[in-house]
Amino acid sequence: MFIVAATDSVSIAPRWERAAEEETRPLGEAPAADVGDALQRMTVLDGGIRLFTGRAALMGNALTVDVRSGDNLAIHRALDEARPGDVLVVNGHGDLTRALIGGLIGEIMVNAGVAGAVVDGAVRDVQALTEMGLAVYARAITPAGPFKHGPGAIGAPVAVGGVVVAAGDVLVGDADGVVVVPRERVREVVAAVGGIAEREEALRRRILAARPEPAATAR
Ligand SMILES: O=C([O-])CC(=O)C(=O)O
Ligand SMILES: [Mg+2]
Repeated sequence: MFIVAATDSVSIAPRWERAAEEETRPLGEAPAADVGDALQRMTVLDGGIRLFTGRAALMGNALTVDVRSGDNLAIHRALDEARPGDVLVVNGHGDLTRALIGGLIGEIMVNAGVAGAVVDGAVRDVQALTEMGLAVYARAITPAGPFKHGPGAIGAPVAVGGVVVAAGDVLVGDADGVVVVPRERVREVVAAVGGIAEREEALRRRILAARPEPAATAR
């Protein structure tokens, strides 16, 4: 940790599995909407979780953190557990009064190879987070800073945007929002997304083929 604080009140799961990068790569190339459709349109975060940085593309394994509302001690501690390719997933209990992540946490994320964050709460320093190339999704922005007292839990299942996320699940985000792929369903979803994109493309071609020539609609 880069801050000095006692962390006895923060529990840490002993271990969890992460999906291998070779296995998840196709999910990073697919639209989040198609990934959600491959999951029967379930496990998609609600639209209150919005993108606040210039970079939208997000894909990686969840590093889950449950915090006390308005307190980010457990996030600081969680980043000691981060592996490259992780995505920080924080249940901030929908609290919009305190920013749980900002530019300094962002710099630690960059050091750890964490590509982005999904926060069911607020964030700040969004310009700096954008300049770092991080994809950060949250419910709100506020300049109000967080407290750092705990308690918290790292690596336990969390609720974010109305969806339960387990540590090691795969998150896929783009300009539309964020979808959760349960780790045990990664293979099935990877197999399904290509077909969804092809069916959409075939339908789009039929729609475009039926479009009247501009001259036919002009008066
Ligand atoms: O004060 C905090 O912990 C949140 C923040 O703004 C930062 O990480 O820069
Ligand atoms: Mg800050």
